[in-house]
Amino acid sequence: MNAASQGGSSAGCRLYLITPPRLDLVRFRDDLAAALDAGDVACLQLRLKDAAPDDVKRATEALMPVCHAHDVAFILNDDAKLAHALGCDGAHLGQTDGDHAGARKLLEGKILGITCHASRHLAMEAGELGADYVAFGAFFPTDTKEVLHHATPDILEWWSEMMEIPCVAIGGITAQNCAPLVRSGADFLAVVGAVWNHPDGPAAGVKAMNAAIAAA
Ligand SMILES: Cc1ncc(COP(=O)(O)OP(=O)(O)O)c(N)n1
Ligand SMILES: Cc1ncsc1CCOP(=O)(O)O
Ligand SMILES: [Mg+2]
Repeated sequence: MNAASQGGSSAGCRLYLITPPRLDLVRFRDDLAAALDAGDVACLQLRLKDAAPDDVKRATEALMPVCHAHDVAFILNDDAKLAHALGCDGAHLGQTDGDHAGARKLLEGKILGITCHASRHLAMEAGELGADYVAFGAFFPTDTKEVLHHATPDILEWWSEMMEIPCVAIGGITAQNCAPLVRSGADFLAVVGAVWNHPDGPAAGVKAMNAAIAAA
């Protein structure tokens, strides 16, 4: 998950996939394998909103091996303790997803990402706490989630000029609109719809995102 050490596309920016909020595990496992076969993906975040821990466990057991077979990190959304218990590569926590400092200790040596919305202050706090990346957004309108915070590319420029810690851009990002985010210094572009809802399927979605990042 370190942009500099993992190579990849132009300016080191890479694709960060997030699962749809609800999924049919059997079908999604095949979609995931096709997406990861299609191009460069840094990580997959399992984001099953409102799923029971047992369902998250089943999904992790089905999907994490697919990710690891493709050298893709597997990150769990919302729950650092469950991420630790399931042996995930890390967790992504929002501002109301529990104790960030406790999560940092629990996930020693693993990836911890923190949502910072459009706040420089939250990003500085996350950096001081030892986050492995900070996430800014939403940059564009999205159908995937109701968003309360809206970010603009200048926060990516500010962060990447000042800090070594990678930053992730999220929210309505597509192959058509991502270029300014890449040029502003995003280390990762996190997407749901652009890949899983691509009209030609997830493999085409990954290829389109990789090409757009490389051309930015
Ligand atoms: C990479 C990345 N960035 C931001 C988010 C949003 O996290 P959060 O604010 O906790 O909202 P939910 O995802 O829990 O709805 C994310 N998941 N991933
Ligand atoms: C989880 C999340 N947090 C802010 S926007 C968003 C959804 C991103 O999905 P999409 O790439 O489909 O807009
Ligand atoms: Mg959350």
